[in-house]
Amino acid sequence: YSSCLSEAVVPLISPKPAYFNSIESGETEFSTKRRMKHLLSFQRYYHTSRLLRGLAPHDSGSLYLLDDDYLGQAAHMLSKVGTWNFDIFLFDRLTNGNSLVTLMCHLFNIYDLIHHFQLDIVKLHGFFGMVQKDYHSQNPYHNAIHAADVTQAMYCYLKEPKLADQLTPLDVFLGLIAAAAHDVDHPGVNQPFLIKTRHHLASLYQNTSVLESHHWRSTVGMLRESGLLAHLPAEITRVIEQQLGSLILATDICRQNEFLLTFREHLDNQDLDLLDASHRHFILQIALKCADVCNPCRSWELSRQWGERVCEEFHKQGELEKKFDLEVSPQCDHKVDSVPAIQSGFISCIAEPLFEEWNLFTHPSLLSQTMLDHLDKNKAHWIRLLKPRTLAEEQTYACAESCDLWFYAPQQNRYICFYVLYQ
Ligand SMILES: Nc1ncnc2c1ncn2[C@@H]1O[C@@H]2COP(=O)(O)O[C@H]2[C@H]1O
Repeated sequence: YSSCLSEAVVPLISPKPAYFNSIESGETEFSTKRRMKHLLSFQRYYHTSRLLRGLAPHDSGSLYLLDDDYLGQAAHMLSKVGTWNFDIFLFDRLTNGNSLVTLMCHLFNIYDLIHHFQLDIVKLHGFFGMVQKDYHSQNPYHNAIHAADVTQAMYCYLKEPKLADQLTPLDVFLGLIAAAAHDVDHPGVNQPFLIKTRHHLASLYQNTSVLESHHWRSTVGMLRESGLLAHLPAEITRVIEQQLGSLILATDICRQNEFLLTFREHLDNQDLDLLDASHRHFILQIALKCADVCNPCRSWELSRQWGERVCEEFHKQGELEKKFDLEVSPQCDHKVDSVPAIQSGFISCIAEPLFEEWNLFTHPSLLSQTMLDHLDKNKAHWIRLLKPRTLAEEQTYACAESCDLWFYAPQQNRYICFYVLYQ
């Protein structure tokens, strides 16, 4: 990873997203400038190195082959963007890999944010395009489709009757941008990996919320580079940047307990007042956290794909760790940590406690009920797929079914609280 730090200015040649066809003239000058910057991005390093090795960028070639049928179907899907069974994988195929840009443009239109904030549409497209492109398409899980999935879920949560009427245009603007950019330039490995390999980002952010800080600072860099907010007073821009930080940093899974406890306390005391901006901000943080880990609450077919993808990414990290003689991280050994075991553990220990509280907050909510129903069915499905190999594993799986907080870590041969896996 240290090679990602190359300071050399190498112009990057990239295909134009199909979505940009209509604003082609505005894009050329803008993207040339863009190509010369952002060299600290993992993603740009990847494109550069492919280019230097004579390989065509991943998504070139097919961009202009889409026929109107596909775009028509994508447009039809957008008319149902607020439904929980929205198939983001299909939408991504129909938009030829431009799901995030297409979705963001649509949602900004729905909320009339372009008009409200007097946004320049070329700069807006430019910003969304940069964000989408800085996701790593080679990551099985942390890629632009995940960002689009989280954004679509965030939209569903913003529409919840408990919340919708209280939100200001600024809340919606922040919620959507934070969702779209919350994992930008994710390298496909976790924080412990960056710490043990002494990655420069780990020392830059002092081993704390390393990835989330990078996602936030990258977002701020792209916002500034796009000039999207240049017409707004400096104080407003400063507030927007800070609040985006506070939202994106809340997605650090190590802080799950902290947020859950505060959320529970508010619900017990019934003291959330959504007329209070700080309380709305807290709920936006919780909504983003829910959106970030909502994949086990989707229907089985969608949920299964996310579960397999996230485990594939964990296992790829494990392979890398083995290759470089590093200790294999929890959940990353494909020989030990099976997909059903990881999934049932994640649902019991992270998803269920969070969505139970969210259900209390949004009550009465058809969406929350639907999500809890899916969660229940998906957990049962994963548990049926478990194939215990040892007595200890058998006990684990029995435990996973009956207990919400504990998880068996085979490598350490002990039960640990699931949250600890992320510390
Ligand atoms: N289906 C899942 N199974 C296991 N872990 C998950 C799943 N979905 C999300 N996660 C974890 O939750 C974390 C949320 O923050 P990250 O995106 O950094 O990394 C994510 C994964 O580590």
